Amino acid sequence: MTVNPAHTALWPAPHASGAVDATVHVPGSKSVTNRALVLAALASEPGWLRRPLRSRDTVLMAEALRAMGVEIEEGVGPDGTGEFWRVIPAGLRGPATVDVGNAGTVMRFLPPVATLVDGPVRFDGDPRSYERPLHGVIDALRVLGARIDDDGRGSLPLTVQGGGALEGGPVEIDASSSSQFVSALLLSGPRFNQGVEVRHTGSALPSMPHIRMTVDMLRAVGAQVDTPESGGEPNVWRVTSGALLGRDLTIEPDLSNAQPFLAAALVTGGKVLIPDWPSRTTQPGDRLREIFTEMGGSCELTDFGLVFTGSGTIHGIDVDLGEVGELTPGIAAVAALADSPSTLRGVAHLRLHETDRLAALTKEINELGGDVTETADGLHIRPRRLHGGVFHTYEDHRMATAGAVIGLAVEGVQIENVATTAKTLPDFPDLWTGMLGA
Ligand SMILES: O=C(O)C1=C[C@@H](OP(=O)(O)O)[C@@H](O)[C@H](O)C1
Ligand SMILES: C=C(OP(=O)(O)O)C(=O)O
Repeated sequence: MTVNPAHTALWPAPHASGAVDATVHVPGSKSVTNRALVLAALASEPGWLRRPLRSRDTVLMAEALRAMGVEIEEGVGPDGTGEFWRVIPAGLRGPATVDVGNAGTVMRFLPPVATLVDGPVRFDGDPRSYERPLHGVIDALRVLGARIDDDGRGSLPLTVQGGGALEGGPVEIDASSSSQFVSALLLSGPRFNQGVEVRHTGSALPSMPHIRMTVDMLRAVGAQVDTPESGGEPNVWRVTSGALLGRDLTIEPDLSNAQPFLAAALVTGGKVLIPDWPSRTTQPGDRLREIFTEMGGSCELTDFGLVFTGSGTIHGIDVDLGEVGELTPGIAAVAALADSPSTLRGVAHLRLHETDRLAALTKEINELGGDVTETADGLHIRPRRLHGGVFHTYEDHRMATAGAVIGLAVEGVQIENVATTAKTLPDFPDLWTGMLGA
C-alpha cells in the first residue's frame, strides 16, 4: 500500500502572539449543501444552490448524483453572488458506482435515492466507512421494499438493486447511533409510492437539530411532513408522497466550521466577526453562541454577522452535547485550556464518527500533557499546563481544527495531516493563517 505523503505531513500550528481581531468568511454548510443537492436531484424541475460548500463531502455527493443521471452545472453568479450549482433532475438510471469517502451524509442519504434508480448502484468508500453504522438505513429500506446486496454485516460496501420506484410506508428503526438514518429516509420519502413513516424505537436520538434541518428543508421544497413537534406522536416522522419543487437556495455559512475561529477569539481574548451568521437556523453550530458564552466569551448578532469576543478567561463547562455532537472536538480543545474542569456528556455515538472521537481526543490532549478521561458517554477534562508535540488527526477534520485551537495557546503543536480538513473546509489552513494576520 502506498502512503499518501499528505497524511504523514506535519503542519506547525500557528501560535497566537496576541489577541486575534479578524473577519472570517466561513464557506457554506456541509449539512445544508448535501441535503439541498439530494432534494434538488429528486425534484420535478431544476433548482439552484448558491454559495454551496465545495469540499470533499459535497463533491462526493454531487459526483454520486451525477453517476445516477442527475445533471449538475457549476458556475459563478454575477455581482459577488458567488458560485452556484444548477441541478437538473433526470430519470435516475444505473448502473452506477458511488464513492462515499467517509461522508456520513453520502453513505446514509444516498441508498434511499438509489432505490429509485433504474438499475444497480454500487456503494463503496474509505476503510472507515465500512465501520460506520448503516444498518438502520439498510434494514429500513428492505422493510420498505428495496433489494440490497451486502455482506450481511449491515454496512458498506453494498449494492442497491434499484427498481425505479419504492413502495415505502411505515418502518421502525433504532437511530440512536446516528440521526442521519432518520434524515436519510425522510429526504427520499416524498418519492416513495406511499411516502414514509419513520418510528425511532431505540434509546436517545442524537443530533435533533439535524433532523429539524431535514424537515425544514423538505417543507421548503413543498413536502408535507408531520413531526413530533407539529403535534404528532413522539419519535415519529411522516412524509407524504408528492412532487418536490426546484428552488433557488442560498446556503448558510457552516456554523460548525465557524467553531475554531470563535474558539480563537475565546482562547486569545480577541474578537472575530463571522459575516452572514443566520438569525434563524437549524444548524447545531448556533448553540456555540450559548456554549462559548458560558465558557467566558460574549457575542452579539449584528447586521454584519456574529461578533464574538473573548474575555481572556476561559471557564470549564458541564454540558450535554447529544444534540450538537459535532461540536465536541472544538469544545474539548477549549476546555483543555480553561481555568476549571469540564464534563462533556451525551456523546457516546461519537465513537463511530470519522474516528472514535472520544478516544482520539483523550489520547492526543493527554500526549500534550493534558488530563482527559473517557466516560461512558463523553469526556472529563481537567486542564493542565500543556506542551508542544504532534497532534494526530485520524483522518478527522474536526481533530485537525481542535489541534489548531490548542496550538494557538501552546507553542510547538504540530498537526498531522491538516489536509484532512478538506472533508468540509479545504480552505482551513489559509483561513487560519489569514485570521492571525500571517
Ligand atoms: O445530518 C447531518 O448533516 C449530520 C448529522 C450528525 O450526525 P450523527 O447524528 O451521526 O452524529 C452530525 O454529527 C453530522 O456531522 C452531520
Ligand atoms: C460527524 C461528522 O460528519 P459525517 O457527516 O461524516 O457524519 C462531522 O462532520 O462532524
